[in-house]
Amino acid sequence: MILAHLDVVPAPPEGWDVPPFSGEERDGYIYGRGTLDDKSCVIGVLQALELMLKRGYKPKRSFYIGLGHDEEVSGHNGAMKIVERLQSRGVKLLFVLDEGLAVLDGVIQGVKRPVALIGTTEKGSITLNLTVNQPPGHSSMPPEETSIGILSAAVSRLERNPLPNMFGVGPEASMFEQLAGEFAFPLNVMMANLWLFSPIISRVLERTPSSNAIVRTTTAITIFNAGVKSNVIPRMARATVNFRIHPGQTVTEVLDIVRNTISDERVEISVLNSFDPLPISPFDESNFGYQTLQRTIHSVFSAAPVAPGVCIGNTDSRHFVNLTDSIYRFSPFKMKSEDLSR
Ligand SMILES: CCCCCCCC/C=C\CCCCCCCC(=O)N[C@@H](Cc1c[nH]c2ccccc12)C(=O)O
Repeated sequence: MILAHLDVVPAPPEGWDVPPFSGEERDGYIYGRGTLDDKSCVIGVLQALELMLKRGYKPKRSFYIGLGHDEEVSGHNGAMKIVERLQSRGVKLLFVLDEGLAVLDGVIQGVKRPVALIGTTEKGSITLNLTVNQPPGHSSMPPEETSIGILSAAVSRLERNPLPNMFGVGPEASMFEQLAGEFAFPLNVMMANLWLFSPIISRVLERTPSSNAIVRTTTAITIFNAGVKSNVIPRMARATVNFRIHPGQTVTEVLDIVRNTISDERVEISVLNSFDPLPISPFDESNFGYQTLQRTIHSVFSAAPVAPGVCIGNTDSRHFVNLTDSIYRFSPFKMKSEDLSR
């Protein structure tokens, strides 16, 4: 089964070089909200179907195409309904392919050639609301601590105390081992001997946001709200924090660490949504889905080396775990490091 999604995240008008829904082509790039995430996959799938129909191609086995319409808000009415329908028909899937990692060109430090990473797992996620309620007052006679001050201190503790570096505990180590030959000396020797060098490599990886994201559960403060008037001390301050959970940890473990780090009973912690990291899909030589994908990538991207990786974002495919044990996350395009912020 091949998945993609039609919806995009909002496109507020400010900050765009071209109108966000123009699809304007400039300097070899198509500009617009959702071009990478996930219109490129939708168009890729539909164009491939058209071509196959034109050529009178007869597939050896049946396959499904699933185009969700609410992936960016967790896929409850799109992907989940597709899963329900397939389950009610007793369908089992050989493998699922969804958006995810890509052909990375110059993104992994030390690797010169473009390499294709197939996401064989996906990080978990937990989103928390942190709320502080304190007596309100007038700014002319402030108390020693306010709701805003207490919440700011808690949020700052979370930022200053990241969750532990888990490199070597999770599947990201397999990625470096498989790509060892792509690094120049001495990195090739180090990657091939992670049992010895993982403490050094893990420190290097955590220095850059994109590789830090694969070695630990990340902490992102995404919403902060308090106060309405410059001379009123507000009763309530609230922050939203999103953690992306490393495959070596669980929701429960992360929650325990967060409680200990905040360590302030005045900060009320409530869970908005959470799920554990996804199971690791097989990527051995006998796995039909992984091998088919690897062969296809080799034929399209000039034999780029292929390795399994951890998808740091979440996808609709996570809803398909009861239909197959083989879920792969790969978007068929090249990404350079400057593209990561696009
Ligand atoms: C050694 C260096 C390795 C560096 C690897 C970095 C490569 C980055 C390449 C690609 C990025 C991966 C993006 C994957 C697709 C993500 C799709 C997406 O944006 N999802 C959203 C929305 C979302 C969907 N389900 C949930 C559930 C809970 C929260 C959010 C979402 C997202 O993940 O935020």
